[in-house]
Amino acid sequence: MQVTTPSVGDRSFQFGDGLFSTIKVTDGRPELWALHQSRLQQGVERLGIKAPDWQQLAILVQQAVTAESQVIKVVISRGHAGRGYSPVGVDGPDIYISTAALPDYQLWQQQGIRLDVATLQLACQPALAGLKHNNRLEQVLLKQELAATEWDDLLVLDQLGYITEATAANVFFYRQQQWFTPQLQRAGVAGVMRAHLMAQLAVSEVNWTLSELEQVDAMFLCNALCGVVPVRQLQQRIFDISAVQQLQQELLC
Ligand SMILES: C=C(O[C@@H]1C=C(C(=O)O)C=C[C@H]1N)C(=O)O
Ligand SMILES: Cc1ncc(COP(=O)(O)O)c(C=O)c1O
Repeated sequence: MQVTTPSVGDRSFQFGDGLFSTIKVTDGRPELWALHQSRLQQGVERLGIKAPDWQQLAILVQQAVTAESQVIKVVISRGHAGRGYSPVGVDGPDIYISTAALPDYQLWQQQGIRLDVATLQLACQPALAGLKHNNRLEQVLLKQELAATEWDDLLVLDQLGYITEATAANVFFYRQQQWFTPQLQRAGVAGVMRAHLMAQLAVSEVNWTLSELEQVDAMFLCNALCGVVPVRQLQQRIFDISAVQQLQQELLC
């Protein structure tokens, strides 16, 4: 394992052959690191990538912290090699750690956001479902679609028409005083914030089409950076965000 700068032969650069995680730093500490590491571990196991030294990686992540509040991005590449898709004989893994400023989500967290439904649908690929792998062209195209609109984010379906997530966040629904979130067996990223919330709330994983939302009372998006963000509007439907605001308060306790 080496922490390096990408070479042209890097397989994450060449083919997206790797995984990443985007970590929020609060009070100088990486938040939810155990959940980030767990997802990375599942990822290297499912992709057949040689595991890094996890203790050393945790130390390197902490050493990368340069501010009380920031973003740290960890990339695990299978490694670098010559031409061709085959991973046989690849020397790796290669680790890349970078930092960035934490975006300000306060307005979204307080007032909620407005969603449309994306036109682009996620490919169904169970072998990759749930992983935060480096093949993010679908999200690039979704952000390109979003940029052409006045909406804050897009609710994204998979190609079978099941609600999966947003462009860069997971989604939760509140119906008859119960929480639900999409099952991610075909597509989507199993977020660490999703896992963190599912460890604290009773949440049912569902395969819902858009018609199921007619019965939904509230919705929110979540990821490791923005936390819980209420949805105040989905297309023409206006939602009461008080149930999500109550959850936000409960999570602070
Ligand atoms: C792509 C990265 O992180 C993901 C993207 C966003 C975003 O576009 O808002 C936020 C967190 C992650 N889901 C990255 O390069 O860090
Ligand atoms: C496509 C996608 N789905 C879901 C998530 C949520 O993941 P996490 O909670 O690990 O930030 C992210 C961002 O990280 C993402 O890019």
